Amino acid sequence: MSTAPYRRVIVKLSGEALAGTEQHGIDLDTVDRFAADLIAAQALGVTLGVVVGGGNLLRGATAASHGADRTIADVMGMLATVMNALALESAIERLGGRARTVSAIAMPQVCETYERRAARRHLDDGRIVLFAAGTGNPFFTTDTTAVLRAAEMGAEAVLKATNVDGVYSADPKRDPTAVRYDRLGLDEAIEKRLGVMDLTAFSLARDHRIPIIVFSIREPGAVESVLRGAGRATIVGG
Ligand SMILES: Nc1ncnc2c1ncn2[C@@H]1O[C@H](COP(=O)(O)OP(=O)(O)OP(=O)(O)O)[C@@H](O)[C@H]1O
Ligand SMILES: O=c1ccn([C@@H]2O[C@H](COP(=O)(O)O)[C@@H](O)[C@H]2O)c(=O)[nH]1
Repeated sequence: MSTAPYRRVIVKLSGEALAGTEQHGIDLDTVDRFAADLIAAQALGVTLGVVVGGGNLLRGATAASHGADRTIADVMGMLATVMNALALESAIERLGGRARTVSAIAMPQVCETYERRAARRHLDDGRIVLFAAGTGNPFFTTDTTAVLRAAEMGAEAVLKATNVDGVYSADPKRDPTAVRYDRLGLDEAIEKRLGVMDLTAFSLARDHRIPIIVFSIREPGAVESVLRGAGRATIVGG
């Protein structure tokens, strides 16, 4: 039985946060901390899928702005998310949890290929499913992937675990006067073009009535706290 308000959620875990105190790369101590947080969250009785971003390694749009072909750059970005997912899978299993990486780009020597029914079975069997390689298509983001997988897996919410403690009236890293919301509607987030997530992700969430909960992953135990309704977060929709 779940002691949290949700039975099944998709966590969108910031790739950028996996770098820890560094600007780039994978900080393995940080990966361990996130793995422990996910295991503790699952212990509340919640079924967890995780979509890992790739911002710590490569973003397609950034590489394209340096002259790379956008499609190839996006494939590189998706491959970056596979490395992050595998690091997390390995840490979860080492800490005693059960996890399975499924990739939207087939690489059978590395991990399972994403297939909706098989992924749902892994969730039903109590594994933390790590959805890697985004949607498998260029020009999308892992935020959109998180909402897409939430709809496919029958999840009740997307938990965006990122490096800001909620949604603001403007990007708080650029505008010190930005005001933080506790709650807002998906329509409002779309109309105001709040940049914490891309419009495709917000629109898909609105179409499928999936709330998005935005919070900072920097504090240990953040995912568990938010699931218990105790953490500082912005609820978008729902
Ligand atoms: N209105 C806003 N409210 C909150 N954050 C915003 C807003 N507009 C822009 N942002 C920015 O959105 C960022 C978080 O989203 P983003 O998807 O870029 O990062 P991430 O979760 O680390 O992703 P990745 O997995 O790609 O590394 C924050 O760093 C913040 O600066
Ligand atoms: O469906 C998708 C998801 C992601 N990408 C590419 O991967 C990088 C990393 O993802 P973030 O969401 O930025 O963390 C992204 O910048 C894209 O280049 C993709 O092509 N398709």
